[in-house]
Amino acid sequence: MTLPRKMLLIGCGNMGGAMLAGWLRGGVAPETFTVVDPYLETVADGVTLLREVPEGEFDAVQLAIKPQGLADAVPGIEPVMGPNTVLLSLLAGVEWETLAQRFPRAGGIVRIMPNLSAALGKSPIALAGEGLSDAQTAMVEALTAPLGQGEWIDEGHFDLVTALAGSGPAFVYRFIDALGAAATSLGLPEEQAQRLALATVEGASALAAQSDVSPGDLARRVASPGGTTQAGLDTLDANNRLLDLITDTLRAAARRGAEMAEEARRGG
Ligand SMILES: NC(=O)C1=CN([C@@H]2O[C@H](COP(=O)(O)OP(=O)(O)OC[C@H]3O[C@@H](n4cnc5c(N)ncnc54)[C@H](O)[C@@H]3O)[C@@H](O)[C@H]2O)C=CC1
Ligand SMILES: O=C(O)[C@@H]1CCC=N1
Repeated sequence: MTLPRKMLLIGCGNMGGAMLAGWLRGGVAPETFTVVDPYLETVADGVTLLREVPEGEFDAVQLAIKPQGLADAVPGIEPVMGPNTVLLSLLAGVEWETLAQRFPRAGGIVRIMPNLSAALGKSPIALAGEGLSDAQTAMVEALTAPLGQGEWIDEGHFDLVTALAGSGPAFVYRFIDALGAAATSLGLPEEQAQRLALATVEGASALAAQSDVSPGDLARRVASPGGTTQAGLDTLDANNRLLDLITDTLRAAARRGAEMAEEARRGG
């Protein structure tokens, strides 16, 4: 698989920055990257930082600005597109068709949905695109490899996958906070409760990732019959409380993605 020789990163904030960190950590040459970001103060040695889109040819151009900024940004970015340029878009909710209308000269267009764990090479990465050549597909897959686990999905699932895998870390961080705050409210010193909550989630997810049994089976291994864990699980599971809450959470996030798609279709 072949990495791009030259890649333009439009926007390098939280998510774009995490991806750049992941690529550099994974050994991609910093000279590959030209970053365009009006506010970013510094970049790693070897990476070029510009305030405006330069002239020139790029094998790949990645959009990592806020979806609401797309309409204003298009005129500055469109001139750099050409038949040999693949556009990668991180923009939640902005559909492939909307991108194709905005960037008709792009040689290929791929929606990409990672999360912040890309900085550590541990992100799930959803990909959706059409009409890519084999070489372009190979380039996109080579780009995702240092960031985590790439997976091509049906674009019809993109909002839901965005909720699960893109927004998902925020929901997990809320859970860690809730674990700590609950223990604090029940009497543990705050700092200690937060430390233990974080260590518990870190260890549990690392074990689940390595284990050959499902998270459900692992939960059963923790729970001794009639013991402390079962008493807690019974509370989480009563009337499907946790499952209903998480279902509502993903539904709300995915619905917002669909609204953002509509806003982008209308040119917002
Ligand atoms: N934050 C996250 O965990 C994830 C974000 N995304 C997507 O990534 C995109 C970026 O989100 P964040 O990184 O969170 O936002 P952010 O606000 O942290 O970063 C956006 C960056 O774009 C820059 N920028 C704004 N207008 C620009 C322009 N015209 N040209 C070049 N740069 C410009 C800003 O200075 C900023 O550094 C969004 O479309 C979002 O849907 C996708 C997955 C996860
Ligand atoms: O909150 C958002 O809209 C973006 C997409 C996934 C994570 N952050």
